Amino acid sequence: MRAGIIGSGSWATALAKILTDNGQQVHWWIRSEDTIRHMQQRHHNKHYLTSVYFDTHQLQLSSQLQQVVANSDLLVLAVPSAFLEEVLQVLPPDALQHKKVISAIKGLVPQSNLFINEFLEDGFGLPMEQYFTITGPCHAEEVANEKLSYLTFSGVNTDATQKVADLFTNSYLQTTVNNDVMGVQLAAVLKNIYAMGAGIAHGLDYGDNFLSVLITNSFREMQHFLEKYTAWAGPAHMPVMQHNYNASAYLGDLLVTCYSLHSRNRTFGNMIGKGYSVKAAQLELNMVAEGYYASKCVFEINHEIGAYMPVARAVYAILWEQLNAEEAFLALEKGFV
Ligand SMILES: NC(=O)C1=CN([C@@H]2O[C@H](COP(=O)(O)OP(=O)(O)OC[C@H]3O[C@@H](n4cnc5c(N)ncnc54)[C@H](O)[C@@H]3O)[C@@H](O)[C@H]2O)C=CC1
Ligand SMILES: O=C(CO)COP(=O)(O)O
Repeated sequence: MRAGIIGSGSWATALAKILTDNGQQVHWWIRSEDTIRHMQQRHHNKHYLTSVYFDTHQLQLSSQLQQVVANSDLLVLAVPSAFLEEVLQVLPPDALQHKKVISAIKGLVPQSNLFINEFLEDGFGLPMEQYFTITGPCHAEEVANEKLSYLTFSGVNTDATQKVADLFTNSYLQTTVNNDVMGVQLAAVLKNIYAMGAGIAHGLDYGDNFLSVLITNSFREMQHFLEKYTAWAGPAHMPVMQHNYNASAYLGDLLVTCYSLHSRNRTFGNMIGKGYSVKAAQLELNMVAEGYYASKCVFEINHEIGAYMPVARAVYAILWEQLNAEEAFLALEKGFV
């Protein structure tokens, strides 16, 4: 199986480490020629996870996306959702024919609010049988340090999904598989919004006691949205209608993103809570916090769904409507149980 990775941020670099540690050759699309040159000469990504060194004999690096796609049977998408459309637009509509595509993206396509699989189906005719997701509580920084981590692979066919998961399994990476492709994607989108909220709370100087209540309420809200969304979408769109909320792709990822100091979303939220503008927080972070885009996508989708989502609504209003964070959280406090 010829593997390809699209993206060169932290997560793409961590996934390249896992695959190369497992003996795979990796075709790797990296946007910047300068980053490629650095990787070839110094054997590491100069911007992300700089402590991870690669045997460059295992890497075929290219800034030509068509070449990387043509040379891969299995493609891992690891660019932030906001750039996916722009990155893939150079590909012809048949580029993904017979390819397996694994989305490691925790976001919806912000321009259209589409799930990644819907976007790939619309643009490239990718059938669900060729689509897989990687979710679960796993920060790239801990993969870099080979700290034991757990990933969930989802796909409509269990055997095919297991084969994909096996490529990533090793001594520091345990994998589980399920068929809940749509549910885990939505959970990953939502947890980024709630982690943003956790960061805002921290920035506003709330303590650990409040944070645990905020996360508990966020978890309840996540389940409520998923239940409503699943009923609204129906079995054609959500073939798995029972979601295992206590699994690590749901609760685990919510917890790690809300609590971990590695989290981009929590860090971004913390800056907002401390009074940074969105623009200033984006510049300071220099990485992508998916929850910013996710809060808008979910707000818009929820016009149809009508779920009661005070936390997600508050995060949206703080980020997109310039609502004062302190006031928004004062209002939230009263409704928490
Ligand atoms: N970092 C992590 O630990 C994890 C991240 N993810 C997901 O992986 C996806 C990628 O996130 P990260 O690797 O964290 O991002 P990152 O913030 O580390 O890297 C940003 C990436 O965006 C690229 N980029 C910046 N401007 C661009 C443009 N105009 N066009 C195309 N690409 C551009 C950069 O080159 C870089 O590859 C996200 O959906 C994230 O939620 C999922 C699990 C863990
Ligand atoms: O999804 C992640 C951990 O599982 C990464 O979250 P952040 O993007 O907030 O760092």
